[in-house]
Amino acid sequence: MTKLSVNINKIATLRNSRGGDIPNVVQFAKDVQRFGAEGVTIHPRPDERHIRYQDAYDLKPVVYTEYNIEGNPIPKFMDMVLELQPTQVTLVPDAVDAITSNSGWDTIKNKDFLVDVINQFKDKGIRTSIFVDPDLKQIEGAKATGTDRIELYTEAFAHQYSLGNQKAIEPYTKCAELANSLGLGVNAGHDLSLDNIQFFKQHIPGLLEVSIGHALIAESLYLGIENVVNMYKNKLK
Ligand SMILES: CC(=O)[C@@H](O)[C@H](O)COP(=O)(O)O
Ligand SMILES: NCC(=O)COP(=O)(O)O
Repeated sequence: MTKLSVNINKIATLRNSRGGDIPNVVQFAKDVQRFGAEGVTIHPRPDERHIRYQDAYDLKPVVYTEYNIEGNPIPKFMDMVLELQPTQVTLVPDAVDAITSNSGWDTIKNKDFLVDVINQFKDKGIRTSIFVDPDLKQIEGAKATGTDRIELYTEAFAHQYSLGNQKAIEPYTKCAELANSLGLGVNAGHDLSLDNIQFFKQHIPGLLEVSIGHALIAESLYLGIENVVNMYKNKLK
């Protein structure tokens, strides 16, 4: 079975656009779990333009499913994760000014750094995952860091699939097969959506978890808008 972890960054982005506390990210996390999500993902960035470090603390007592915190392991991020001890930390090599995640780790070049960081998290009992491009050498490199899992960076697949190129799944399938054979757990994320998730799942052996935010929140707006417009119309009769 593949677990669905809902990334709630976009809820914080919407909240921050107005100040105040609407929508409330803690309530949203409670609700997605009540509706069946098997995890909650956040990805605090250094500028805290969406989810804030304080949100990570506020969410800790309410996330009773898997709590996954993603980010670049800069000292401030490491201190927070080591203190909060979520279920999983996903390491992502974000540039400070990146609009969103745009590459996986070079697990070979960064091996010593990753080994050190991963050991610190594992000492606290936190499961580790490394965000990687679908490249067999990077999967082997990930294995050498001691990480528990990898997260396949799915933007390229999602883009190509939307253009009708189903062959774009092939490197992902091969990487998942290699990861399985090496004893690495396989997660995936970035631009997964209602359009592509079933095809992706069917072609990825041993897919343990997907984290989905941007499309899931956009789809929730589209699928909810008719209902809400009619609720307003009823109140205006
Ligand atoms: C690692 C990954 O793909 C997601 O965490 C994604 O980057 C979400 O972050 P944003 O909400 O900042 O786009
Ligand atoms: N790890 C991927 C994630 O959390 C969500 O990415 P996206 O669905 O917002 O692209």
